[in-house]
Amino acid sequence: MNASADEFAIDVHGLHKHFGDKHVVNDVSLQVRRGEIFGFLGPNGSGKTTSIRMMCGLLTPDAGSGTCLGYDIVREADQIKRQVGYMTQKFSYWEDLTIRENLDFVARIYEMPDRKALVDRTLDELGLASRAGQLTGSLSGGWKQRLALAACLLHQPRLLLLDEPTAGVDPTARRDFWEELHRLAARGISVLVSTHYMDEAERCHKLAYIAYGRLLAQGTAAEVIAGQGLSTWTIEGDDLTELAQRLRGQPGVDQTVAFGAALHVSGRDGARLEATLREAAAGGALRLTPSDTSLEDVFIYMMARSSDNFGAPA
Ligand SMILES: Nc1ncnc2c1ncn2[C@@H]1O[C@H](COP(=O)(O)OP(=O)(O)OP(=O)(O)O)[C@@H](O)[C@H]1O
Repeated sequence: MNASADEFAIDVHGLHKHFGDKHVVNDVSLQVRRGEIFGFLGPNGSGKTTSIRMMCGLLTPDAGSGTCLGYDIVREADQIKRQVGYMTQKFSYWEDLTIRENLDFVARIYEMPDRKALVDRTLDELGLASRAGQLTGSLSGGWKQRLALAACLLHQPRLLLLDEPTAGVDPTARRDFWEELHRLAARGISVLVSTHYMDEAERCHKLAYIAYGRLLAQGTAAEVIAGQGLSTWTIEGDDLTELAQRLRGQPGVDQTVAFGAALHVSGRDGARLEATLREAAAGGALRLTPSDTSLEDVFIYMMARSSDNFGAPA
């Protein structure tokens, strides 16, 4: 253990990982404070799972160093594993066992002491007690996720690594799941969670965005948005698809994104962008409104500007 463990649950620097000639994690450094919910975002295949596995000692980085819960991610992987709850994308459970039996099974495999008390307490804490006798196969997606979370909390970890825990779960169950995460964080448990959902990104204390293995931004949602320096306008009116095509490549226009019945147009040079939009709207029936740049605008912008280094020689 070292001193930074008091402050940081995860503190890693310059992580690299290659698979064959693919450089799938490229110089990733990140810090997650204790009790913080840290969101990990990025397109499919951008290196989130690989980074998570290196941080918890399941995979050895080719280069880089750091600590997880104060333990060295290369030399002290066993200690880390004992204190981390890792929920993989494919959580497996026995469909023909009840919730209680599934948890008991996990506790048995890991030879946890005081099994019955542990399972009872976990059932209570996660609001699963009333369903403890229900067969897992008959549960909705939301309850299955809650069981998965319970299984990785059984051994009372200090850090949760959750890899897309709510993929395919309905909005109400996702909201409940996130309230649970905030309750855990309030108790001092740190959470690193990967997600593709914007509403979930906004519920994190901090975020990192990764594309093609490179970390492109890190901070609070407000910092990540401000970091790209975009101005954004919302345009409403007819023929927005045609307008979007016409605007592309015009001075000041870096991006057009359709949001329902409106078009978001963003650019780094706010004055030029405004001039171009005013000219395009002149004499027509378009409504132009200056808007706050959203996280989604910023993620689309970063993704479009990142280049595919996968497949390049290592
Ligand atoms: N064991 C492996 N061997 C070879 N390539 C791998 C291995 N694991 C991952 N990859 C490749 O590394 C890249 C990053 O994968 P990773 O699973 O880390 O991405 P991700 O951001 O978690 O994606 P997703 O959002 O789809 O879960 C992908 O191109 C993937 O195919």
